[in-house]
Amino acid sequence: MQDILDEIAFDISGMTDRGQVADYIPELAAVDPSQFALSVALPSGEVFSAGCANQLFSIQSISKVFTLTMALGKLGDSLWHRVGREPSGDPFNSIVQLEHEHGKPRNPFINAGAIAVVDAIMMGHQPKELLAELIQFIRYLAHDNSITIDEGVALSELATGHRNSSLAHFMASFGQMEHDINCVLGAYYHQCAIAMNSEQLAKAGLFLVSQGTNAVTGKRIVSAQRARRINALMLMFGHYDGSGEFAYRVGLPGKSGVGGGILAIAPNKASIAVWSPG
Ligand SMILES: NC(=O)CC[C@H](N)C(=O)O
Repeated sequence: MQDILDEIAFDISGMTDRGQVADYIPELAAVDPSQFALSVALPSGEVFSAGCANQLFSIQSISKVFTLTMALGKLGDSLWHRVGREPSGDPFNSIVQLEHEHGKPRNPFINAGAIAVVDAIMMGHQPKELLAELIQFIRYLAHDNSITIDEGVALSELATGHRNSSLAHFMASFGQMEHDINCVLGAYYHQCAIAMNSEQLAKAGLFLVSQGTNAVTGKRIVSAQRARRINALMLMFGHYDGSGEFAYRVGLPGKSGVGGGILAIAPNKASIAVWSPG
């Protein structure tokens, strides 16, 4: 395994086109695109890594897997009154379908859907309380108490998040928002600004590898059926309008983030986290 990962890291190091960093969030625009990290966590507890696997990065939309898991735990199937579970085929921050679909987002991974999920799990609490619960949950999943939020990234997005504000206000115009919009958006930006390294992220995904149980800690996180369903959603729309292409080329449930990370699950085999900012 280590040889394979080293070979991949070597191949990547020779590539000249490293893509482009997300430039609409100023803090992310400043990240060096030449960095690369890859970690593979196995149910046996072994973790193999290559590249800068200790470097923290902004997990951004990968966090939506964790909030979705929390939301299903709190609300069960009634979550689906708030968001759909169909691919959107549109970019992550698109607003167009909302108009025709009465302010109900297609799925929990597009921005509108993720904002609706935050609104649904806030349940009258303060953003801080919700975020504390989310961080605790992710620390529990990754078995690592050092995971925190990068406040600078959250504030950077808060200052420039006109598109997400539009999505939230548009949903509110259909009566689809229960809480104060600024509170929901504040929580959403902080959720996206969670900083993790590839090793922590790969470990946090382990519960989706072994039928809902983290095989390393022995803790059941969700039922086998729910783990299978979360994987199904990741496969169908974890990469928004690029989901078909990702499924075709990679063939694994995955969730991307504009920080350049991807979490991919090989059921019964491994949880894989990769980071390449561009
Ligand atoms: N795809 C993403 O990672 C988008 C998340 C980002 N925080 C946004 O709301 O625009």
